[in-house]
Amino acid sequence: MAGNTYGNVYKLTTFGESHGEAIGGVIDGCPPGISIDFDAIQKELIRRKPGQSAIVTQRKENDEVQFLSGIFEGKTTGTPIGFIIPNTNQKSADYSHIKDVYRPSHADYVYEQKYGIRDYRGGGRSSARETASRVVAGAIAKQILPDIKINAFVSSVGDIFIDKPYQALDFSLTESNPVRCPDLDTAAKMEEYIRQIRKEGDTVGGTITCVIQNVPVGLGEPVFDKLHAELGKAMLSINAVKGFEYGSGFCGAKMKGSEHNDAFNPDGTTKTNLSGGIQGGISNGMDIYFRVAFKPVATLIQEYDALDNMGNIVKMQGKGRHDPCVVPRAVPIVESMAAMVIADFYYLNNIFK
Ligand SMILES: Cc1cc2nc3c(=O)[nH]c(=O)nc-3n(C[C@H](O)[C@H](O)[C@H](O)COP(=O)(O)O)c2cc1C
Ligand SMILES: C=C(O[C@@H]1CC(C(=O)O)=C[C@@H](OP(=O)(O)O)[C@H]1O)C(=O)O
Repeated sequence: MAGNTYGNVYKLTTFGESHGEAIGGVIDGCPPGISIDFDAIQKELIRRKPGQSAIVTQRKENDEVQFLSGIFEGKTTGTPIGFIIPNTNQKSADYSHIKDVYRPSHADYVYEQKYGIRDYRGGGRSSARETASRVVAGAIAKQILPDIKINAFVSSVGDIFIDKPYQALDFSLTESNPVRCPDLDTAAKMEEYIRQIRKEGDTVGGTITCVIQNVPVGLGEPVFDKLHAELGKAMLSINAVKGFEYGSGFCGAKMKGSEHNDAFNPDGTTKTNLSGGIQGGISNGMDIYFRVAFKPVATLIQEYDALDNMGNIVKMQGKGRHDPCVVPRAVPIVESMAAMVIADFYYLNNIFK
């Protein structure tokens, strides 16, 4: 199985399955001499961990990261940073009914077809549990780029959405509610809706908006490694992501150039920012903002039709501990992937400028 490493200079390799001993990773390319704030890393893991509120999966994991290498007396040494996060609360019996059956829209069928073998417990390697390792690497990337501000938040759940530009929001409110929506009236509606959906044994999708501020002009390597192309790849590598748009996104396709162009100020900043902070694949110094669309979780706590390994369509009763909506827990994952992309380009820029 290839494809377990992300990045060019600041690189993360992850390993592990949801119901194995542990998940973890190796970060290569982290510069030496960075003082590591371990509490800040743990805080990010707590934002992502399962069991954190009534509107997420009830699997209870502490997600305490153990560093094995690459950090000495609190500082990075420039050598690979190895870490593990033990799995402690697996309930593999919840998955025995899908040993020979594939859930629709999860990864069971394609893993079995591609590899001819699959750790079906908890979805194995396809589980979003893997994203905890990304959060460790993202939290360290945030620490090596202290001036760059990355704020993600839940912007919609089902049909409920924030009807305000991000500039009108107070990001300090994102963590004040279990949905991670900084618009508090909308957050309350979203939370109520997720609770209702969960009671029905159903699931719902949503979007996350991310804003990256204080990015210098010049990050991005045209033509194939444009900044927005790499952000898109990073976001689309997150479980359950179905869409990515930055700046004006799909709305821009409905506009005229006279409406869409970002007029310059004499200092090179722009009066509007429909470009989303990137032009020609290179950051232009304005805010970078993008939206990520997450599908509704595949595993329903209802009866559903599934496919067995003999080619029969069979009735299954969904069970176990699942997220009714992934976006509240995906906020730190989006921020982490954004931080890794920016850190990677930051170092590439120093090499190739
Ligand atoms: C934070 C997060 C939590 C998730 N929780 C669940 C879950 O509890 N149950 C589930 O079936 N899928 C869950 N997913 C989605 C699956 O991991 C994903 O649908 C699966 O790997 C198949 O990949 P795909 O949807 O990208 O095609 C979650 C995704 C994220 C980002
Ligand atoms: C364990 C996590 O989330 C899991 C993601 C997930 C999936 O199919 O992606 C399915 C569930 O796994 P389990 O049945 O083992 O509880 C979630 O709880 C985590 O994010 O740490």
